[in-house]
Amino acid sequence: MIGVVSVIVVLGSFDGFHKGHQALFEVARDASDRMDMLWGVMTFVPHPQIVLGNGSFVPLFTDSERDFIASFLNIPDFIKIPFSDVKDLNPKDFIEELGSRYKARGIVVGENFKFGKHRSGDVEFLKSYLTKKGWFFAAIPPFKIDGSVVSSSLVRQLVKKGYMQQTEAMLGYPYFIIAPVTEGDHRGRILGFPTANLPASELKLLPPKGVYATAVLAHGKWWSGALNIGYNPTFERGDEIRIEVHLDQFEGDLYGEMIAVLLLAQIREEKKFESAEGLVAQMKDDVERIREICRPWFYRREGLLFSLKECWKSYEYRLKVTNYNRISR
Ligand SMILES: Cc1cc2nc3c(=O)[nH]c(=O)nc-3n(C[C@H](O)[C@H](O)[C@H](O)COP(=O)(O)O)c2cc1C
Ligand SMILES: Nc1ncnc2c1ncn2[C@@H]1O[C@H](COP(=O)(O)OP(=O)(O)OP(=O)(O)O)[C@@H](O)[C@H]1O
Repeated sequence: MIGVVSVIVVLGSFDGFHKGHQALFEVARDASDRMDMLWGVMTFVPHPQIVLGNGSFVPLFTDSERDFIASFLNIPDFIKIPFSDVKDLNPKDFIEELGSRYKARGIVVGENFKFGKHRSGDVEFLKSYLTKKGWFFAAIPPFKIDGSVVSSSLVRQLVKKGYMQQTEAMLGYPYFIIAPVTEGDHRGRILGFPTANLPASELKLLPPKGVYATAVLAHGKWWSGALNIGYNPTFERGDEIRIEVHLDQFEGDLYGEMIAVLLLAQIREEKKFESAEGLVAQMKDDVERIREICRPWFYRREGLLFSLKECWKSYEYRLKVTNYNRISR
């Protein structure tokens, strides 16, 4: 990062970037313009809860998905520091490290931010210590939607319940999966609904089993997509979770291609059908329903879709395929 120029740093764990985080970015962006400094987001890898938690933490976004949102949100510098380098530092040493190693001269956090050994550093400490040092400092009050404080934990709870519209409201964009298309059992084509299969990752939180209306970016275009997450009980395929999406009106080959799937709404649960014909009749209805959901959504969020597509084009995403499933440590 950043050479000799001073930087205003937005600090936190950042499992993805929700609207509360975006409020912090606005403050940092504005201050950096006024004070002729750079700004950037600084986070810890792996996510502190992976290190400190009880092993059950699954993040919303993979590393490369988070890089994509950082680029989409025009974050000029996204700095990832090994959590092990800083987790035992006391608050004062942590700040000194940011100053000497990263040229930080300003900090923006939320009012509830805690850091350093035993989480002993807080906003009170930052305010007095940074004022003495002459750094810029801002602590932002909790950003709320409908009375609830927006947080990554809350977004994780919403995703786990399959509440995709509420998730979109908190993030400012729909929850999404970016992954390379892999081979399925090639039965979809025979059923009349070919699907792009996506690998599951233990580093990616999935919503519950079921069928979802999605917007899919593939072959440089947006498509309405019918996504199924589940075990395909009709065909008794065992206990390996499957993630597969049928792109409405798409004809062609997607194997190996990286695609982005935005989850807009859950439309039903996955079911066991008595016959393949029963499933096919249901899938026809699913696709109709999904068209009805996608049409107005695409219209309403045309600007978002355009920006995401532009970002995708300029982003060297294909190069990141090898990083899929990996977390930086
Ligand atoms: C929109 C949609 C809905 C689906 N719903 C179910 C379902 O309710 N029950 C089920 O067993 N499989 C369901 N599936 C999964 C199909 O069984 C699966 O797509 C098919 O077996 C083809 O799999 P393949 O791509 O691995 O060949 C659904 C798939 C899609 C695209
Ligand atoms: N709703 C919010 N309003 C203002 N600041 C916030 C909000 N949520 C988080 N922040 C701030 O954004 C930075 C990064 O947040 P972080 O990802 O650590 O918290 P979080 O979203 O509350 O996540 P979690 O729920 O996993 O603790 C921190 O400085 C934090 O205080």
